[in-house]
Amino acid sequence: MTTHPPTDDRIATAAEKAGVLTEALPWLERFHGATVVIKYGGNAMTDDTLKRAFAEDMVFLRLAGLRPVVVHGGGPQITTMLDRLGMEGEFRGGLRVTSPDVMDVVRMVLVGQVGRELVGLINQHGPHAVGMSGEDAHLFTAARRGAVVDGEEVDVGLVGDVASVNPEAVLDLIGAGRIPVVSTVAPDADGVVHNVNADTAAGALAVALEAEKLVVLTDVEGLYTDWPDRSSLVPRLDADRLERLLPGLASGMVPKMEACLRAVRGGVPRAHVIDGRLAHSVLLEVFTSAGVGTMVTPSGAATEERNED
Ligand SMILES: Nc1ncnc2c1ncn2[C@@H]1O[C@H](COP(=O)(O)OP(=O)(O)O)[C@@H](O)[C@H]1O
Ligand SMILES: CC(=O)N[C@@H](CCC(=O)OP(=O)(O)O)C(=O)O
Repeated sequence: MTTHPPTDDRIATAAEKAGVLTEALPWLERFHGATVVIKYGGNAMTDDTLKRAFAEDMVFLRLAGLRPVVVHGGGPQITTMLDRLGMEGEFRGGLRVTSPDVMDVVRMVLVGQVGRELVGLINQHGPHAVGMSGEDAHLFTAARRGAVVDGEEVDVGLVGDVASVNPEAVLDLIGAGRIPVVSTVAPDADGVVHNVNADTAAGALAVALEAEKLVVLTDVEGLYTDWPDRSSLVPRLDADRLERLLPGLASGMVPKMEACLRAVRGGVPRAHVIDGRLAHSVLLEVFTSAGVGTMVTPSGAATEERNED
């Protein structure tokens, strides 16, 4: 015989569920039609359950009326492949030293492996995702850059910053209701393909698309002012404060926080660094009033509520 929980419990459970759904309503209204650039990386990219949850979140955003654009990383996957091939992998100032041979592996892994897998996971829910790289339709033009080590600029080979973005192909895809999944290799002005840090590319793309939000997933809760002191997590800071903190940050956080700064300085109203270890952290960020992680706002942005104007 089936037993039902006492009526009071059922009412309480139903009220809780309804509360979660109605809490999302103002954010559904506010972000309807908004472009959101999500940098996918960290643990969310290596754990199978988290990978599936991320793909679900992208489909959820799309079906809720937003326009998600995914920019993915893949540093650990590149390192694994270099090891398998018996090749040296070295980072200087947070950037991979990229010889022409390493560049071949970077391109093969980002475009051919990581990008493909993510497109496949999203497309288990329908024909949503289309993969592309900075090489497609002039999406990114790279400009060779060095890394800064102990205050000195050093050469790291075929590593690029994003010199310009031509967002037309991405706009075509989102206009057609697709979810672009972008791998961050890009030609320079002479057509030589460069390795671009994925955080950097996501920040530049968010500006070019005039996105409503940039969301960067990582493997910590957010930005700590005094890393690794867990009590120094910052829920919210403005661009001026971030600019002052940047020189003191350790290498992993630097490209992420630079990307957030570039985004809000370039007109994106909100940039977030969130914990990719938490399943569905993107949905929590977009659709709850509390949000998660660290939110960067333009300088002088006012109120204290986490997800509010
Ligand atoms: N101030 C800081 N706040 C948060 N994390 C920091 C900070 N400084 C350094 N880190 C490190 O940066 C790492 C995130 O960078 P990275 O490993 O490159 O991330 P991902 O793989 O997500 O791209 C964190 O796991 C943490 O170890
Ligand atoms: C120049 C440079 O360092 N490029 C990165 C590109 C991938 C990336 O950014 O991946 P994550 O976001 O997972 O770190 C690399 O070769 O690892």
